[in-house]
Amino acid sequence: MFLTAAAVVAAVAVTYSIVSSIVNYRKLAHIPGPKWAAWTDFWLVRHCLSGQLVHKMRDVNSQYGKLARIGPNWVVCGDPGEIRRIWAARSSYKRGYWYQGLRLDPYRDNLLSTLDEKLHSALRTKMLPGYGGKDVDGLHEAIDAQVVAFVKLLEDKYLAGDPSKSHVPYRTVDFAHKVQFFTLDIISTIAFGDAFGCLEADADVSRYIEITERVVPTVVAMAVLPWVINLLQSPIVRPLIPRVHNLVGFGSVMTLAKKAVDTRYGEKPVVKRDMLGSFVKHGLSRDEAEGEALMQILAGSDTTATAICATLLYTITSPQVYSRLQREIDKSVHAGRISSPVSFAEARRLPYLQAVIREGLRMWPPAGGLQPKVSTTDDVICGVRVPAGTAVAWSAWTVMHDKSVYGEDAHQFRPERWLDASPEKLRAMEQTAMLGFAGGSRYECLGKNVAMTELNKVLVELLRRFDIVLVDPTQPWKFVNAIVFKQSDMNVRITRREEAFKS
Ligand code: HEM
Repeated sequence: MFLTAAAVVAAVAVTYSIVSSIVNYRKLAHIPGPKWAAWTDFWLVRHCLSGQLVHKMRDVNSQYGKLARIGPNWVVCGDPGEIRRIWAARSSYKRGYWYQGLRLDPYRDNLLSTLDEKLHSALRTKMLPGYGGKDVDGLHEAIDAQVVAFVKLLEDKYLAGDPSKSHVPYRTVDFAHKVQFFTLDIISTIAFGDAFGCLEADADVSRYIEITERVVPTVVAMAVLPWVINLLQSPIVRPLIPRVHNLVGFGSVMTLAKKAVDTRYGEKPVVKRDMLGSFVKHGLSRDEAEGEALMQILAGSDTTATAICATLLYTITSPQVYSRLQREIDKSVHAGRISSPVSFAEARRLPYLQAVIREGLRMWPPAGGLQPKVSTTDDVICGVRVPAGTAVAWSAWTVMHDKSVYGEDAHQFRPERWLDASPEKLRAMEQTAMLGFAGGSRYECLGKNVAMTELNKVLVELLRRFDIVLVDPTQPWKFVNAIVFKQSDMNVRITRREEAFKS
């Protein structure tokens, strides 16, 4: 009797699963894409786990067109105009369920994981004065201090001597690793009021890099499966598992966040004009402030490290660009037009540097996740009908290398394109490149100015002092992509520049 009932339940479950797969398949059957992706989310999960998702999306778009199917209920779009329309302030689209996977704490949303538009907008309003700098003193000085610490680390431990002199020790350094220290120390200063101290210790002191490298690809792959997120965040399972920060080992970083936040609340709160102080002033609760401080670390460290490494890599492997940029910096140093460290305002007056930075962000967009949006109504994307409720991801690579925006040589690192373009063309190029920061959308990156300040300062300070060459140009770096990138093994040889001593 029991066996018969079990068999009936199993048969119903199997039939339900087959019928719903067919129904789901038919909904988007008119959109081309990889065969298996139409039937199962595991195609997407597999490519998330591979660490190469962003390039897989590029390949899918080039094989099947700018709108392709990548899951039973997923499409990926690589058209810049359509992505701008979908992400725009008053579109019918909202964040897809995938963003719930970015909850760092199963009990609570943060700015990145909030789906409710009203809640998101209210939280964003409270955080804007802090990010906008209105309530914050000493942000640039804090960045300068880490630029100086980064230069000092390279000078103290990693300078290689003249290779023609045999007594000089042969030294190389994994530049990607040290840049991660640099961006982590900056973002921890901004978020917690105190640097982790990675540069000083020349070590991943909070184990943040090690832990996120291990865990983030799995967390990101799970975000593709709404039922896994539902299960982990359901009231039944939630109490059975440790909070995510314990589960994945964010413990030490969370402890720092808690310690920093605790001082700002309670009976004798410390009042400071910094980012955390601004959040408190504008009404973030203690829990919210803790969550947002941790989220800042995730949102602002790997993204900026990728931007620095990629821009530098493209520069040092393009001889004309490298020497033109160094000439621009040297001339400004000799003319006394830039301080040390360079101020953001001074750096922004160097046109070629600005072109190099824009081109680096375009060639290798640092935030290359699926970032899906879902419409409440049916839509037409790239001329193709897309039913309401479909998750529309973007392909960062396809968008940033679009030939109709950047020309036939869109795949080439050529900063000059930003100096030669007509005003109209430049506007189109900028609008597209700024999608890398979700520019022009309700979700625009709040840390864009911080990231741009870091990029400007560090590139000038490194290139005015050092010559940097890859140890093995055939293997410039390794990387994995899971929304953000993690680079490693960017082995370089750094020597002191003669120019720096003359100036
Ligand atoms: C080159 C570096 C960076 C890039 C390319 C970048 C890119 C992005 C993108 C694309 C988003 C939108 C995510 C989405 O909703 O799908 C975003 C959001 C965000 N970013 Fe950045 N980011 C960078 C650096 C930073 C830094 C340094 C910080 C902190 C100081 C930061 C803080 C944030 C925050 C708080 C959000 C959430 C905004 C919201 O949901 O309203 N980012 N970023």
